Amino acid sequence: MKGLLSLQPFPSLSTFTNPPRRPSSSAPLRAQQSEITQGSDSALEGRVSELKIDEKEVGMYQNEVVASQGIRIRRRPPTGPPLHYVGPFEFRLQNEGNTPRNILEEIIWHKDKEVSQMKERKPLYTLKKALENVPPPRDFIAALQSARQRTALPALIAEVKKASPSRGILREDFNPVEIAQAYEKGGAACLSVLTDEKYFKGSFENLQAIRNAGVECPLLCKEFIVEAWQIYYGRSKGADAVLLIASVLPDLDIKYMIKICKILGMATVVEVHDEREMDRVLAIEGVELIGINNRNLDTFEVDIGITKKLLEGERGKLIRQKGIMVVGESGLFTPEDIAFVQEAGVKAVLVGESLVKQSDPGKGISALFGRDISA
Ligand SMILES: O=C(O)c1ccccc1NCC(=O)[C@H](O)[C@H](O)COP(=O)(O)O
Repeated sequence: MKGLLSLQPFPSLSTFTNPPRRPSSSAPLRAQQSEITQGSDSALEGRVSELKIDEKEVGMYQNEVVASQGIRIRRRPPTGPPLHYVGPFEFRLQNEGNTPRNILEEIIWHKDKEVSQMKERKPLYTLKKALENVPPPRDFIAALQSARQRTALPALIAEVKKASPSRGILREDFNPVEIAQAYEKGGAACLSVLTDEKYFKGSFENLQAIRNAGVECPLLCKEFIVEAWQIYYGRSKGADAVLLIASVLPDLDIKYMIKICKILGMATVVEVHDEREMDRVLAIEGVELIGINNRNLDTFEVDIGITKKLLEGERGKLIRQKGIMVVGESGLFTPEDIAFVQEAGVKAVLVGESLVKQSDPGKGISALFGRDISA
């Protein structure tokens, strides 16, 4: 058989019953945590050092939780090819498993390397020092609530998005500051700024430039977060909120990162795409904003019916009981789309393509909502 590397006696019955395990990311998480708790004596440092991960939970995470959470995205390529079983034999196929299974996995593997390099150039302690001179974060959730009250429509998080893996370049004459200013003038409550360079042609410089240009809307750092270091980095560039993707991050990482954000005064949008992710996130304490992404990142198919499906029945009830604000994300183009997701229960929408492609993205907002929402 092609790629056959080794042939060994079948090890034990437990191999049948235990799902294959990806390399655990709890070690990096613990390393991150000790990195975050080490060091200087600032007030922020003191509050961060109060964070403790329950050892019991960490042990459970390593052995059971990742597999049981059904997380589809592997944080990095498996170190070796996976095991296969045929009858009593175990064998390995060369390279299988070391190719990303979808675009999100490819992005995450790239991000993992990128962040390691960035951390070397800007270690956490220098970021923490820099934070002492950064103006305090703006209240992302309050801005959404007040826009909703003002318009009786879902609050708008307008995305500054030059390109995407599914659509390629969305706008050639891309001036992030002008687009952000047009969005603010057009009635956006908050802005989302893509910072990934390789796949979205965004940057942290864009985020910082928008913040420094006097735009008042709170800013969501639209990054693929795999490490807490990125949250500090985003804050140092003026971010007021970050996105945490449930198909990438295990529960323990989400909990931990929410705590970091609370300490830094930032909001988190925890993104889900299916029922399993929604149920995981609903069980996590401290979640205030859930984003439902209508885009399937395996196939790029967009279906706004996903939002409705995830908000039906008991889930919708629990979300209302917990006072969680839901953000409908992706594939929203018309006033009918907005009405559909509003009817389903969303209180905010995150929109990129349909606005950024308009010659005047601010006027695009009125077209999207069917009326002027700026006043
Ligand atoms: O937009 C993509 O092609 C994409 C691919 C892989 C991962 C994430 C992706 N999009 C991120 C987003 O969440 C959207 O930019 C955001 O929801 C706005 O969507 P849209 O209004 O459809 O531009």
